[in-house]
Amino acid sequence: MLGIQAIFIAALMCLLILHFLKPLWSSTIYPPGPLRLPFIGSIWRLAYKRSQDLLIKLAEQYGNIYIIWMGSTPLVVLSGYEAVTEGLINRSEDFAERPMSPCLKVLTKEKGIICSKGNTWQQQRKFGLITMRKLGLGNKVMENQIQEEADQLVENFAGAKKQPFDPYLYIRKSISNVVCAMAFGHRFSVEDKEFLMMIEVLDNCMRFSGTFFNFLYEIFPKLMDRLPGPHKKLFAQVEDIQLFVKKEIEKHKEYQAMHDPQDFIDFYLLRIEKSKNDPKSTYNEENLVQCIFDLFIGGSETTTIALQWALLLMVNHPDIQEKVHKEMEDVLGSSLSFNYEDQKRLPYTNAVIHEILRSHYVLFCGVNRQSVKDVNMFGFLIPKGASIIPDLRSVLLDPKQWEKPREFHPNHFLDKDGRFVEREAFLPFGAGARVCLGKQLAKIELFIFFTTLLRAFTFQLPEGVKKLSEDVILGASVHPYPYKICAVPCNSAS
Ligand code: HEM
Repeated sequence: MLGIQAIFIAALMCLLILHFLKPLWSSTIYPPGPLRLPFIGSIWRLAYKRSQDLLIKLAEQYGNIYIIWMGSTPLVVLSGYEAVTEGLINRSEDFAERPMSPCLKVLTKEKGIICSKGNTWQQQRKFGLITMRKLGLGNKVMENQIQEEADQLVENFAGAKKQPFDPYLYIRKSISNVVCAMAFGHRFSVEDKEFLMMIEVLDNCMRFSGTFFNFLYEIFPKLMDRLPGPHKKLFAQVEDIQLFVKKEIEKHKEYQAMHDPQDFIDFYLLRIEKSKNDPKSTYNEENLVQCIFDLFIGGSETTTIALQWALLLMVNHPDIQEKVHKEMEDVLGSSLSFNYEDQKRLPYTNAVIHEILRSHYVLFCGVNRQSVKDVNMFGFLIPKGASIIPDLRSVLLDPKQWEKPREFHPNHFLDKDGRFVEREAFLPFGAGARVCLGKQLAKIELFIFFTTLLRAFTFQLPEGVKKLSEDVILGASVHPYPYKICAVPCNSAS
């Protein structure tokens, strides 16, 4: 009897050992990565010692392409300039999709631009690009709208009367209003309740990503659908934003016949009308609502955080701020009017803006892609359906590409004669088929806001403060901790 029991236990042990070893054997064809355990895979490694440098540290251990198993789902990380450009540019089509998690499915229903795929993505993206151009991107129309918001921001900062204040919310509202003008054709009062609700919900969306409840939802979506919690609150809030956008669409429908298309909604409604007999058309109101949501989620927090870092860095590096002031004084003189073209005449200022985006990247790593087929890369198999993380931050800090990767060093973008130089490894907006749709808009916004603010003020530390902390709050986006600065009007602009 004892013999049968012993054989049974031994067989069970063998099965368990085999189950444990199987992933290790099959791992040899895949890129290397942290130890893959039964059931949970190697996801434990992402929870352990989480820091902004986590992905870069893992690359130091496993190489520029490594794999993390979320249970049985592979997550392939591309690290550094070489691997990221190989993935995003040379294999642009192979990694052109986005992975769809249960949470994203609820939030986006695979509509719009950021999370859609196939024909829907192609049509919505193409429409988005063309419409942004029609709305004046790259000419004075949109620049004037941005300038209006930047001037409003100067007024708000001046209201602090040189006393310490936190610039975050002012910047957030101004940048959101740029997107409102593009999407709805009008800006909102900064006190408008629905406008403030929209900003709060967008912030919550970014903060929810990577939280414990987000993690639980991705693993047990059906169970979590039955339980209360922050996920339920977020889903309800996102529906409120959708209702808010739908209300704007209804208003546009009422007035559409009375004027030429003036904003994103007008152009989209016309597109729906024109393609109503096309069976392949994906132009409909559901996609319109999600496209607008995507413009806000993609274009408001990112640019806001970049400007938040910009002011913090100017205060922490007064010598660099002084050089920016001097260049503006020399080139623009006392004239208050300038435009995006003037960046060519302001190489130092332009280099500083680029260096802000490089050294203090606004995202944790970038936006995930998905492999559309089995791909062999650097001798490893990346299976169809694998999530791909192109770690853009690792490119922006790649020691093979940048002389002083961990320092704030505007000379990265200047040649020895002080002329501005483009750098191939400057990829904060991604690359390839799904490169950021708002790249050009973001560049114009950053230049006009930064130049307008620095024409108007010298930014200083509050009395008694020696330096602002450059520690970060980690999420899908990477904020500095809230801080206060003083905005002292410059003589030339006051
Ligand atoms: C500093 C500002 C910004 C940064 C750093 C940034 C960064 C990015 C990145 C890394 C991606 C993913 C690209 C890829 O997969 O290769 C992306 C996608 C996207 N961004 Fe931006 N972005 C910024 C501003 C904007 C603005 C102003 C808008 C529009 C108002 C915008 C709209 C989008 C959209 C719609 C996508 C999805 C594109 C697609 O999937 O086809 N972004 N952005």
